[in-house]
Amino acid sequence: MIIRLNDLTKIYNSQRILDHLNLSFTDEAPCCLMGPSGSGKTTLLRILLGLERPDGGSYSITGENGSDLTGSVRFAAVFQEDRLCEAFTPVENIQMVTGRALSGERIRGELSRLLPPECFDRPVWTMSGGMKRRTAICRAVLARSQALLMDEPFTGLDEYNRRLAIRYIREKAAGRLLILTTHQEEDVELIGGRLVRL
Ligand SMILES: Nc1ncnc2c1ncn2[C@@H]1O[C@H](COP(=O)(O)OP(=O)(O)OP(=O)(O)O)[C@@H](O)[C@H]1O
Repeated sequence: MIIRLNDLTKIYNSQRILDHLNLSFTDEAPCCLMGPSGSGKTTLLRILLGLERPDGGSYSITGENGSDLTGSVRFAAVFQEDRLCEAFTPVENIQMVTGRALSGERIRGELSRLLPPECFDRPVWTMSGGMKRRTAICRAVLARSQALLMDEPFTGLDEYNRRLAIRYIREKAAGRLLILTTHQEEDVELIGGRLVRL
């Protein structure tokens, strides 16, 4: 799968945030999107998710056999905010996106890659910021999707957990298109990715 941006432009308050952007993202390796704060990384991900409309240009998504997949690709995302249901447990938050596709046992097995078992069944509001972040990552990778968009997924993670999360994402995103924004160049190598600068 390949996502191509064709002169993609986004304007907020007469300011050109994305200005005739031409880039491509493939599923051959994770794409690490880097750029200064305010350069439009989140805006670009929101456009791909259909949450914003471009003011100019377009993007297309093409499948392996050349088929046009624009508009029909299933995305999963980690937003800058965790967007978890705070009154529910990590297991329940994940069940909300997986439905019956995964058993509780399987979800617990996946969570144990990133979190200690004592957090699995307590409300998210009782958890630390880093624990919430890891739950949001786990939820995104377990949702049925062909493409994963992650906006600064490692925010709030200590070094040990950041490396754990990178290894987990790298493994789980295999075969899917992954675009991940980061401010740390080191992440590109750790995740085995391709650096794309905005
Ligand atoms: N809904 C909006 N209305 C007006 N301006 C917006 C809106 N969303 C984003 N912007 C502006 O667009 C610019 C790009 O924002 P964006 O969040 O895409 O940057 P970013 O590269 O993700 O930054 P960071 O690395 O700090 O997360 C910023 O100047 C921001 O203020």
